[in-house]
Amino acid sequence: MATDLIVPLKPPHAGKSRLRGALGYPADAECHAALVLALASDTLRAATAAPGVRRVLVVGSDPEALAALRELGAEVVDEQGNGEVLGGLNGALLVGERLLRAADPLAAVGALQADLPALRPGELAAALAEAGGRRAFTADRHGTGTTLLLSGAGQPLAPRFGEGSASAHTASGAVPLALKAPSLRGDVDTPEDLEHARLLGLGPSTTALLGTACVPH
Ligand SMILES: Nc1nc2c(ncn2[C@@H]2O[C@H](COP(=O)(O)OP(=O)(O)OP(=O)(O)O)[C@@H](O)[C@H]2O)c(=O)[nH]1
Ligand SMILES: C=C(OP(=O)(O)O)C(=O)O
Repeated sequence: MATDLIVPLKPPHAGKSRLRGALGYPADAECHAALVLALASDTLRAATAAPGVRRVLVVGSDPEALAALRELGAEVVDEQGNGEVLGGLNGALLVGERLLRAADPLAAVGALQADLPALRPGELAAALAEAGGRRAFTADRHGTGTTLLLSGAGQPLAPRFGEGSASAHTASGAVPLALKAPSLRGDVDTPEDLEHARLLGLGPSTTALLGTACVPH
């Protein structure tokens, strides 16, 4: 069964605060927002190309970022635009889940972080295949966070993202997937994470951005 993915995106100027100035890239607000948007663009390019993925829905509140990501073929929704503001990352995921389940109550719904710039479509597809319709997740490379959470078909996603989410997802009965999938586990929170993703092979948006000068304002 194909999976519908929600990709949550905090406004790029506010998100990924620990990345400011990473790899020598300017810490200026606009330069930083461009870097965060590039990470999301590479994530979405891979997610929309992955076999087994049916819909990719970005949930966020920054109109410019949502417009840019729509250009890449993702669906987008304003997390504050439907009169239901649940707040925070898990709240945004619930907004997305409701929309996807309204369209197909039996959908297998997943949440994919927007900071996976080295993501390979084949590794995402392999994770969906290993999950096989179970509620399951991939922990990040450190083993503490979560990069992908999948629901069982027609079952609630019940996201518990946040500090220590890998333990929280295990405690809530989600199956930790065993596949290696380094690109799927390589989320980028810190400069060290970005260097790790660079060694795995960054997608075209992040590669291009880091190769050009951003002039701080
Ligand atoms: N829509 C939405 N997405 C969020 C929100 N908070 C975090 N996210 C997204 O959730 C994913 C994981 O978030 P974190 O890694 O905690 O990101 P962050 O808050 O941008 O990073 P830090 O500033 O380093 O804590 C990323 O894709 C974020 O863009 C939120 O309030 N709303
Ligand atoms: C919110 C999370 O992301 P991060 O660890 O990247 O902050 C999480 O892993 O649950």
